[in-house]
Amino acid sequence: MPEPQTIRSVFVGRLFHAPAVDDFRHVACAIVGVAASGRIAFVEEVRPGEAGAKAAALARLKAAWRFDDASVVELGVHQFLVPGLVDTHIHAPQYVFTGTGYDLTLLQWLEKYTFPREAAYGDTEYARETFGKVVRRTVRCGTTTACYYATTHLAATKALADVVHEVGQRAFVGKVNMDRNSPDYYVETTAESLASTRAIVDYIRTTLQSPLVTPVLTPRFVPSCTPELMRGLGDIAAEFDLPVQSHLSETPSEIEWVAALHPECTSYSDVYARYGLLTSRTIMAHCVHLSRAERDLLRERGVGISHCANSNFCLHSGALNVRRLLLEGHDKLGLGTDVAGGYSPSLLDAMRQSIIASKVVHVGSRERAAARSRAASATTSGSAVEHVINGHRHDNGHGSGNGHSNGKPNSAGNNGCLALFDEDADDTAIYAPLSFSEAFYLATLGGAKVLGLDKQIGTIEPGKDFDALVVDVAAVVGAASNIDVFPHDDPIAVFEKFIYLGDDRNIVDVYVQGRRITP
Ligand SMILES: Nc1nc2[nH]cnc2c(=O)[nH]1
Ligand SMILES: [Zn+2]
Repeated sequence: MPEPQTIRSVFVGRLFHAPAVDDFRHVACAIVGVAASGRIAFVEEVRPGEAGAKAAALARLKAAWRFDDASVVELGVHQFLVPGLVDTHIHAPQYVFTGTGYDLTLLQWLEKYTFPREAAYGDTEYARETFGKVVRRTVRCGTTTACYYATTHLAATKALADVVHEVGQRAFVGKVNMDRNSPDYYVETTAESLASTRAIVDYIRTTLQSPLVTPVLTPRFVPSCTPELMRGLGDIAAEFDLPVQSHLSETPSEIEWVAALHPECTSYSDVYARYGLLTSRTIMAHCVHLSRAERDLLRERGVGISHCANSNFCLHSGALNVRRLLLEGHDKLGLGTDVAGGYSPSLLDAMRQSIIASKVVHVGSRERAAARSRAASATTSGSAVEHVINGHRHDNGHGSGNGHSNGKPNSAGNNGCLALFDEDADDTAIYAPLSFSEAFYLATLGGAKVLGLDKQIGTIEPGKDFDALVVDVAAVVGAASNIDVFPHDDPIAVFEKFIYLGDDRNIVDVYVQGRRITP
């Protein structure tokens, strides 16, 4: 018999969650008990089709856990529970220019739009008011956990931590560090940057003391931080065992710049590693153009990768090959909105964009294989070419990542779409696109793993915190309906429609640690 706990609420209805990337679960009728502590006390599955089974299970649980009818929430036929969504990379101050300025690539975009807008957060009143809007907006979109960048300003970063705490969202909050290659109006000295980093860590840990808010060290990216600053931040990370977030390998020109700044390092990733910033608590956004050696380094160090597909399209950065990362054994992969590089604060959009990005990668890899086989058929027999193509196709439908043709790639294999996603000219695999359930995993448990929170959140299981959403696919009715359900739609199809067609109107309740925080 479990330890008696006070039960705050009991949800009865349909549930979807993904305990692994290849394990998507649908429970047609679950009874989920949430304790006063915010933890999930029990999850009971009621077998479908057994008359009276639900009433009998409820009666049994009621007797065992001593809750009353008033705490039971029966979900409607068009409603279901899912784990709360995890945004592993979002810039809170950039919310004010979301949806504008996508004419430029990263480095020009930073100079023209981003730095001037972030500098405005020197006004703490403006910061408080704006951060209130961002945090309420993300909660409305179903983001129960967010990994935020604030700005370089200490007061503004405190304001963001305060707002997150007041709203009740779970979050990592980081004060941005920038002491080089930054405009005069938005730059710190190394000493200031390190001192205010210590101050924000102290504020969040000892003054705010919110169980849901965690400080995260936030060197903007290598070009913005001197070696001295990076070393100092690495020391603080080790001293307080803190998470670190930054940007890595987002665009080719950024990578070239880092190489010029750090000839002593073997790669962009190696710069972070040398300064103590590449640990199992590190979250790296983008990682679009990593070499094989860098991918191996990140996996060995247990670094989390935040896939920001919308931003990667909007800023013309490329399309991350997520399938290859999965095949290579990376299990800390999540999704980021990267507002305002990405135009949407919603993880539903991030899921959709990650699927589209994976289709871009898939089509590119397929086109390349076709071009290779055409080139090979000019010199070899048709059966040899067939062998190369089938070799990939037969590899569990996902491509292996290690299949190679007998020769080096030739120019025919290098068609125009390749540069978008893949610098690894030796790679001949065909990469399967992500499914909607894989994208859902990345937005929930995958993100939780990236942040090191997978023991606490990401699925709906006893012992975890109840961070969850009540979804209603019929919340919008009549002519304005965004999701139409037809008699041929089974429950999985309805869930898939939510992923592709849903928006904040379908997220009718948001819970963090058992507390309803719906704005
Ligand atoms: N997308 C994105 N990439 C960055 N690299 C450095 N700063 C930023 C930023 O604000 N957004
Ligand atoms: Zn970013």
